[in-house]
Formats: sequence, C-alpha cells, structure tokens
Amino acid sequence: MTNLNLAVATSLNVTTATQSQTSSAKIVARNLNFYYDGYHALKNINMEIPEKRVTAIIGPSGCGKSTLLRIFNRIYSIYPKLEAKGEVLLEGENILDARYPLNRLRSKVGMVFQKPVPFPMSIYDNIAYGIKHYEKLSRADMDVRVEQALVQAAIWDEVKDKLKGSALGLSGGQQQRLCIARAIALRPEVILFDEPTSALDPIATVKIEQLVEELKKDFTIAIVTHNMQQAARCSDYTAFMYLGELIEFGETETMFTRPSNSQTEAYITGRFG
Ligand SMILES: Nc1ncnc2c1ncn2[C@@H]1O[C@H](COP(=O)(O)OP(=O)(O)OP(=O)(O)O)[C@@H](O)[C@H]1O
Repeated sequence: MTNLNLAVATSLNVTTATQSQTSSAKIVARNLNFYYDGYHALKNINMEIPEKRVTAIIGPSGCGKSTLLRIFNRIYSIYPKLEAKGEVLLEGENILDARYPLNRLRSKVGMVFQKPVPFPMSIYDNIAYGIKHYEKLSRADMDVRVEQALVQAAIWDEVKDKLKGSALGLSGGQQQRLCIARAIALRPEVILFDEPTSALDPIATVKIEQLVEELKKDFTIAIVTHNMQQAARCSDYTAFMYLGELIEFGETETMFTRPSNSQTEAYITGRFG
C-alpha cells in the first residue's frame, strides 16, 4: 500500500471482494486477436467478465481498451477490413460467429458512449424509439416501459414533467443518464460503458458512478475508464491492458493494493501512461 496512490486505494469499495466470489462468467474471451486492416491491435486476450458485477478496463492510451469493449457487441463488423479471431462467448455462444444474429446480440448487449448522443426528438421518444424496433407494445405498456427505464437510470424525477420536451434541452449529465435509460429500456443483460463520464463535470460524474453501482444488481457491466479513482470506486474487477495485451486481471481491491505485475503497479501509481 505504501507505494501506491493512497487516494485511489482509499476509494476502493471494500465490500466487493466477498460479493465477487459467487459470480459466474457472463462473457468469456478465448484466444481473442483483433486486426485493423492487418494491424494487430489485440493480442491473444483471455478473460472473463463476471455476471452482475462491474469490470473496469484500464490502461494507457492506445492499448486496446475500446477495441476490446466494442468487440463485445461486434460493432466492428460494420466496417470492412477489421477482423476478429478467436472466441467471445456470451452465455456459451460465440458472438463472433457470423451466424450469431446481430439483432439478438444488440438486444442482449447495450452500449453507452463517451459523449451522450440523444436523438433529436422528445425525451419519451428517445426511449420508445429503440423498444419499437424489437417489440410491439400498447401505448399503456410503452408508457410503463419508458417510465421504468427512466426511473432505473435515476433521471425520472428530473424529466417526468417534460417527457414531450426535446432531449437536446437536457444538461450533459442528464443526456448521459437518458442514453443509459435508452440502453436499459431494451432489457439487455450486459451494458458496456466507454468512458461514460469523460465529457461530464464532477457532480454529473458522481451520479453516473452511483448509477453504475446500482445497475449491477440487474446487469453485467464493463466500463472503460482513464480515471483510476473511478475504476477503484465503482468496479469489482479490473483488467489492465498494455500494448494490446491483457497484462493483469483480478479483483479491483487486490489490483489497486497488491498488483502482481510491475507494469500494473507503475500505471496505477501514475508512473506511466
Ligand atoms: N479504426 C482504426 N483503424 C486503425 N487502427 C485503429 C483504429 N482504431 C484504433 N486503432 C488502433 O488500435 C489500437 C487500440 O486502439 P483503442 O482505441 O482500442 O485504444 P484505447 O486503449 O481505447 O485508447 P484510448 O484510451 O486513447 O481511447 C491503437 O494503436 C489505435 O491506434
């Protein structure tokens, strides 16, 4: 502990270690390699994302964090010349297999991006829009689903009186929670967060972190973050990546207090990256 950044270490959620022992793997990456037009961006990644826990993916810029996250919902497949090799199993099925239907994958694995991008429509329609793609609901059932998603994303009280108002009129933090509500509304099993607070002020950031903590009761969560304190505060497990490789994976408390790899320790303590 003495060598480590005390501010980060003291942020740790110490309850997580005991919780984590009972969780099974929701996503399993096996011998995963990824290439951008021949450039080898991910090198033989083997890791497990535990169910209904928060897994943080950390590492210096360009190490492959976002690439890994995006493979988990196969976003890359819309671009030519990008290739994944190996397996990513979601509940035992390989989602990299082209026969795994993209529609099914997108309904099971939601994504929240760095910059909130609400659709240019009402708050209500932002949530209802995605649901309509997958389900035919009556007006009354849709109202219930929209409300549930907004409640679960901790934004209902702020928007319940202006559901017909434009989503673009919300603050950045509110827009990000709306985007989280949009993902939740499809009832996914996994939610991927790609630096969800990097465009937000500290107060909005705290709200999102509290929300992530709350959401793990119902969802499996993976979050890419540059913020060590955020990883320490809101994750149960941490994956440290460097130059396209997974260097260390473990319980967050252990990683931040007793990392087994010297590169992990150097990164966590701010000596590089
Ligand atoms: N579309 C692309 N085409 C070619 N190379 C890419 C592309 N996207 C990413 N890369 C390369 O793949 C590697 C991993 O990038 P990635 O964005 O996954 O890293 P990261 O750890 O998320 O970085 P950051 O923290 O800066 O967002 C980097 O070397 C990057 O330059």
